[in-house]
Amino acid sequence: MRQAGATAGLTPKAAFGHTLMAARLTLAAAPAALGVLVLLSAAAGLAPVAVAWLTRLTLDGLVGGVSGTALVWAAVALALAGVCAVVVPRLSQYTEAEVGRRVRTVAVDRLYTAMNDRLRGLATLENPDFHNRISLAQQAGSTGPVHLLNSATGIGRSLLTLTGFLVTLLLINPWLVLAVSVTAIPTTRAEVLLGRRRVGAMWRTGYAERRQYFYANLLSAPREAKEVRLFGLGDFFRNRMLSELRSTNAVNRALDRRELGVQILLAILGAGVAGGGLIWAVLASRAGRLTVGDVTVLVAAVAGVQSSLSAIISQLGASYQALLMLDHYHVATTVEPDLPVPASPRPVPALTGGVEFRDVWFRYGPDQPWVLRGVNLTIPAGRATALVGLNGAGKSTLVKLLCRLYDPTRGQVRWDGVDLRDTDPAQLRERIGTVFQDYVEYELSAAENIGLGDLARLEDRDRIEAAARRAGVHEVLAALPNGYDTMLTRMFLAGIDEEHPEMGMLLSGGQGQRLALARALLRDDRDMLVLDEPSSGLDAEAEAEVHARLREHRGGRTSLLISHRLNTVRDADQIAVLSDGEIIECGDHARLVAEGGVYSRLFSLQARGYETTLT
Ligand SMILES: Nc1ncnc2c1ncn2[C@@H]1O[C@H](COP(=O)(O)OP(=O)(O)OP(=O)(O)O)[C@@H](O)[C@H]1O
Repeated sequence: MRQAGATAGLTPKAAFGHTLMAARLTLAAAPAALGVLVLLSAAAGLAPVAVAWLTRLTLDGLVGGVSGTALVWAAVALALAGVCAVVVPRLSQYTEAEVGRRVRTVAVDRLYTAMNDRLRGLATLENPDFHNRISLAQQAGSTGPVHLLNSATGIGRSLLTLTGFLVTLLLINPWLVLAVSVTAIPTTRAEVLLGRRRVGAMWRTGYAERRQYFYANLLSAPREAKEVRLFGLGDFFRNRMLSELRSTNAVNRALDRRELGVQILLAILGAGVAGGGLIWAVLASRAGRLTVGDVTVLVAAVAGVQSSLSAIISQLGASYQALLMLDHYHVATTVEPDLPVPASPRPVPALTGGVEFRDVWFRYGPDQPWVLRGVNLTIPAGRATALVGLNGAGKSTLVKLLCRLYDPTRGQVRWDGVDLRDTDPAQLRERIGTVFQDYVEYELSAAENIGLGDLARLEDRDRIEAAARRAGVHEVLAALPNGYDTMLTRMFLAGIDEEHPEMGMLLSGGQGQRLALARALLRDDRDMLVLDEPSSGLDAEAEAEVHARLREHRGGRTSLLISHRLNTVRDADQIAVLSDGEIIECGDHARLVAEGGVYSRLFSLQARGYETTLT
């Protein structure tokens, strides 16, 4: 993935590409509102010039004795231009906000669609740079096109004002045009540099901000609250949070100070030019070379040229900054797919032979240790395979490779002879039902928590209940205040729900685990069931019951069960022992016990534990 580089600036080609991307986004999201905005900007840009000229006309008319009717018309026109100058910016503001809302929706949708479509595995999501990128991309997608649009309309508006006043100044004193224009050069350069620094600072502070939110979350999240309170971690995490906040503040403060210094210098330069122009106008008026109206329009013109120039420059700076931010959006939406899928993937057939790990080596990154070191294992179709081993042996990693959440670093995982690298992971996962050790408890209703296992059955209450029964959690769910429709969270209750606190309930750890098991069992018609520690949190009775049901269910199906409780795997057709990333033993219970190896030792250790307890 492309690294930081946010402070390095943009090539003209990239800047053009990002502008085009933002324009396409905006056009797709709000074409009509965009048209209205352009018209309003034109009106807003011309209004100040019209006001200045009409003021001159009125003042010179008053002094020069023009007819009453002409004066009244000039005054009426002046009043109308004044109304326009006040109303149009409000209308523009509303239209800009509306365009912003629409663009934001489309941009966020595209960002997450790209993530869903391109990131089918886990590797990129585990990359900290990517998370920094995503948080900037979210900001950029939500605000970048709108900032660019605002800048573009602002620049258009200011250009109209500028042209009008420049022509006015040219007519009165061309030297003033030159003086004002020269001050624009350092201002433009300063804005570009500041824009680059601002985005660079956002990248640098991104890590600290994410850590700050992490600590803040530890201090307020109910799940973590137990440990935080019992271990007295509140002050510790608060201090860490503040330290991250202070480091972000320090970066932003340094930036603000630099910005302040530059802006003060530039403001003094501008004020000097405006002051010089005013002195010249007063002297010229006294010498009879300028009328009162001329002086008024000149003062307005100098101020107008300066303010529109500075608006254009700061809008250019803002556009540059928005383009730098959009670079993050661009990188995130075009992120390299983490799992290459061939243009025409091989179909994943119904499993008839088995899944074979052929000399599989795997590590989580080139700088990480090997987790699997030449695993050779066949999970035969229609049989129950169990995988056992000590903590950290690589069991869950092996399951992740089986589900193609990563590709092996070396070797192959073959599904009925088809290398998983040649398949579409979505198709493969359609054939598998899995429950992971670190399952998710969704803050949704109980029925949805199970139904998510197979979206096509989200509304199929009979199937959902059947899965819950098999996982031994039906009675618990049926007895909830609102049955299967009870929300398994109290976090998102609002309004009417708050008056019915029983609407949101929390399950116990073991009940939650059975719920996750039910989610996997909803896919019971799949070719393979993979259960990674499905019963670690269950009480002994529940565990025995769940395993009895699973055995019944597994009969004749392909399954892979990981468990540390060896009594739950002893009846598997095949038990594989993983140690230090290698399969060191494989066979059924009787054979492994007879061999007297690692399995046999672990099994007797556990069995002895039970015997001692009983005696
Ligand atoms: N996402 C990851 N990134 C880097 N290393 C990882 C990641 N997941 C696991 N590991 C490392 O891989 C090794 C194997 O972990 P794995 O979870 O596969 O073991 P396990 O046999 O399932 O262990 P347990 O019995 O404790 O569940 C461990 O050393 C772990 O630190």
